Amino acid sequence: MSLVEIPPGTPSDLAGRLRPVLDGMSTRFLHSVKSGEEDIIPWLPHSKVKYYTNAFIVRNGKILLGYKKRGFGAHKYNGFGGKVESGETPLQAASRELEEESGVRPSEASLRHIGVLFFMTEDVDAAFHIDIFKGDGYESIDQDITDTDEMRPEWFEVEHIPFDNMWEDDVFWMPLLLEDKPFYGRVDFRFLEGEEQAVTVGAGKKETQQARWWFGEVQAEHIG
Ligand SMILES: COc1nc(N)nc2c1ncn2[C@H]1C[C@H](O)[C@@H](COP(=O)(O)OP(=O)(O)OP(=O)(O)O)O1
Repeated sequence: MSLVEIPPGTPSDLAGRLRPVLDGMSTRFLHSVKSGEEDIIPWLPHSKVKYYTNAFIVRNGKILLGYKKRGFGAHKYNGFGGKVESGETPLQAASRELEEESGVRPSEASLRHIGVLFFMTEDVDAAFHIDIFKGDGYESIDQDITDTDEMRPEWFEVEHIPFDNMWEDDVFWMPLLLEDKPFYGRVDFRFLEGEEQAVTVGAGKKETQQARWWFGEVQAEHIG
């Protein structure tokens, strides 16, 4: 893993390689980028984008994660989220999903946008655009956190986040979320060729074995 500074406005090779991710956005707001080593692998193409949210509550040195019981990402810990429905803003979707999956109703002021992740998977033409939200409170301090059909909520000390049992990208951007540093990132997942190398996980999906990725922190003056 390398940490590369991109001076504002520099059309460096690295900045050029970020363009498929940012789709029209300037790379100038990227303060720094952590990039994967597999630079010879081309970025995957996509023809459509699906919008999702993922929300995390962090308070008193602990983070609320959910153990996914079924569906996509089953048997992993993650934030709470899902598709942005028609007519919803990402913030409205994040609040709704958080409440549906954990029972927590975040206060409007608490939940704020902190990052964007863009995922591609080989042989899937739709890209996942995930707006990441962070909150530190909810409406009722005594509110019960609820185990749902889909997720089992659990608090973890921020020093003991179970990265071994989470999506493999989380370890790269979670520190930025914890430090309140807005971020962007992209990961392209590919399957290894050959049946014997494909591992079955969770809901019967093949485990991805190779990824191209980068993560960028957003400069403070570009927030908002
Ligand atoms: C592939 O890497 C991923 N990393 C992380 N950290 N999170 C991811 C990754 N891929 C998807 N996600 C997130 C995005 C969403 O928050 C959930 C998926 O949500 P869900 O399985 O609930 O999606 P749907 O069932 O389609 O949505 P509804 O809840 O609206 O039905 O995982």
